[in-house]
Amino acid sequence: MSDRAFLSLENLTLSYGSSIAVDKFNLDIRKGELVAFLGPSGCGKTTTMRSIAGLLAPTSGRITLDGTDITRVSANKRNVGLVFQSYALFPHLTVFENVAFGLRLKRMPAADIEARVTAGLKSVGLSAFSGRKPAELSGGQQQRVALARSMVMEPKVLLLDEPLSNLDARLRVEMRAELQRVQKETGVTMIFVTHDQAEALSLADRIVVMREGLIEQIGTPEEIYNNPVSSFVADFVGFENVFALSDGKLATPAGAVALHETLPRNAAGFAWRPAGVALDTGPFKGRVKSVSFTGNLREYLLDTPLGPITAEVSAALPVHELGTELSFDLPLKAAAPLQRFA
Ligand SMILES: Nc1ncnc2c1ncn2[C@@H]1O[C@H](COP(=O)(O)OP(=O)(O)OP(=O)(O)O)[C@@H](O)[C@H]1O
Repeated sequence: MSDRAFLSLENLTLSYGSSIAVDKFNLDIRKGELVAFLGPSGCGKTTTMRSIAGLLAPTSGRITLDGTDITRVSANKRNVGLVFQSYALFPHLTVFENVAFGLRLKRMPAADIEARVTAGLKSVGLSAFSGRKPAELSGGQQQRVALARSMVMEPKVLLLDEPLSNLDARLRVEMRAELQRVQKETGVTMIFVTHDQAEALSLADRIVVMREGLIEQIGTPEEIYNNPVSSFVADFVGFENVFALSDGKLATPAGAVALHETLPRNAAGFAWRPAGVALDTGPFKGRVKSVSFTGNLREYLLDTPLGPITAEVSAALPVHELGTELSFDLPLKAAAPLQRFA
């Protein structure tokens, strides 16, 4: 465990029967950090969270929290909070009583409960709703009650499993900001699970990209967004044009293709975002297969000898009709070199 680690996962391996869901996971999290586990369905995000919460015993490895080995400590003694995507509020209790529930179980004096719950509801902006029942709240408000209910327990680590996935798009963006604000104000160490790259990029201090039970990359949102280590991460963070490199050339359905610029031979592949593809210029040709308007931008899917290419240009430019042949270029300066392909 490094000096700065508050929560440390060392060689954590988690299995269901004989099938390994998470394999030798190593991660150090600093106090007050907001970390996102990002990855496709089934990559082991929830399994890792469940083990940190104490709901699943590791096959091997160690979990240390605030200097204590908690690997074998039971869930209710870990001081780790867990917020699920289904908020699991008690429908018959008021907002206040939902938030007070855990504190009452701990037999905290009534005056202290009153003070904590009042502060908790204030921090999530729900002071005016304390007397309502969950059914009288919007999805976002219910989610905030669930957040307050965990926060009042003053956990050392708060785990959120897809906390925003049940909310509509607008609320999700609102709640992202809310979560970030609450986390920064309270300084609680938080891990949240998501398969939404935009959510991870906009919220997290650090992102752990997972794939089939392994860590694919750990980095800040900027690092993950700009310097994906592999084609898997590149794909996941919106590089739609991803090529393997062999002998300094792009591997394409039309065979090896050289760019007019010399490609570094030590890369395993190269990836371009749609915005990195230069349109109406360059040595390559493609036919417009589809066009989509996304507000400020227009996205073209081109059928090309290099395979499908997605390019994005300003929507202010004249639109190219379906079937039009366009030239394009893949400029090296807009490319992300990949250390691993696949
Ligand atoms: N109770 C279980 N019994 C057996 N296998 C399980 C169980 N729960 C999960 N798995 C398997 O473990 C692997 C990891 O699952 P996990 O739920 O951690 O993935 P995830 O990344 O959280 O996925 P999602 O985004 O769909 O929630 C998957 O292959 C899954 O099928």
